[in-house]
Amino acid sequence: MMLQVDNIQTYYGETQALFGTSLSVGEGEVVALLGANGVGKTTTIRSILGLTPPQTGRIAFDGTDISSMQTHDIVNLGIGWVPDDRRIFPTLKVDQNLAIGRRKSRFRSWSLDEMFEIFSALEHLMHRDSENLSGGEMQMVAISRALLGSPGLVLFDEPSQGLAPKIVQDVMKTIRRLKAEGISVLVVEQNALAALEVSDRVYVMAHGRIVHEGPAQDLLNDDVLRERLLGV
Ligand SMILES: Nc1ncnc2c1ncn2[C@@H]1O[C@H](COP(=O)(O)OP(=O)(O)OP(=O)(O)O)[C@@H](O)[C@H]1O
Repeated sequence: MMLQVDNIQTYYGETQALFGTSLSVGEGEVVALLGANGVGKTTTIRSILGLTPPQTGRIAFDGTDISSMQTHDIVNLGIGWVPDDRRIFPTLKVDQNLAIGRRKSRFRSWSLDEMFEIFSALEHLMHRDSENLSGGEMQMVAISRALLGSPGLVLFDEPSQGLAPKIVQDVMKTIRRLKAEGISVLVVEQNALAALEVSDRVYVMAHGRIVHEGPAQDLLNDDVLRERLLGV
C-alpha cells in the first residue's frame, strides 16, 4: 500500500471533524474521495499532510508511519499536494513558483521539459507574474509544482473547482497520465462523475465517516446508489 489511513480522529480545537476515518491507496491506484460539502474530505487531506494532525489512529505512507511527523518531512517522503485554492505565490514569477516545489525523493523525478510536454501552454508562462494567471493556468502551475517534488502519491483537493469543462478534462487527463507512470492519486472532488471516470476505487464520506467504499465503475453503473450517495 502507498497510503494507509487507519481509523483517524481529527479535531479543529474542540470540534471533531473526523470520526474514525480509514482508507487506502495502492501503488499506481487512483482513488476518489467524494461527499457533500463539510463532510471531512479536506480534513482527511490535511490530516495526511500533518497540517491538522489526527489525535488518534495511524497514517502510513510507503511503509513509514507519518501520523506524528512534521508536514515538511511528510512532503519530503514523496507526497505531492494540489490544494483547492492552488496556493500560487502571487508576487513570484511562474518559474519561481515551480522552483519552490523541487524536491528529490525515492520516486520518479520530473523535468521541466516533461511538464511542458504535459502542459504545452506552461512553457510560455514561465516568466509571467503569477497574479495574472487564469484559473486553468494556476491549476497547471499547481500540478506541475507538485510533480517537480517527485511524488509517489499526489493529493488533489477539488482540482476541477472553478475551471471550464475543457480544462477539467485536461486535469482528468493528467490524473490518467500519473496513473500510467505508476504514481498513486487521491482525488477529492465535487464533480463526482468526472472523478469517478478516472478513478479505480471510490470512498464516499458523510459526517466525518466513510459510508461507502468500492470500485468506481460500480458507482458509475448503479444510478440508484449513486443518486442516494452523491445526488447525481
Ligand atoms: N479551520 C477549521 N476550524 C474549525 N472547523 C473546521 C475548520 N475547517 C473545517 N472545519 C469543519 O470540519 C468539518 C469538515 O470540513 P472539511 O473542510 O474537511 O469538509 P469537506 O468535505 O472538505 O468540505 P468542502 O467540500 O466544503 O471542503 C466541517 O464541519 C467544517 O465546518
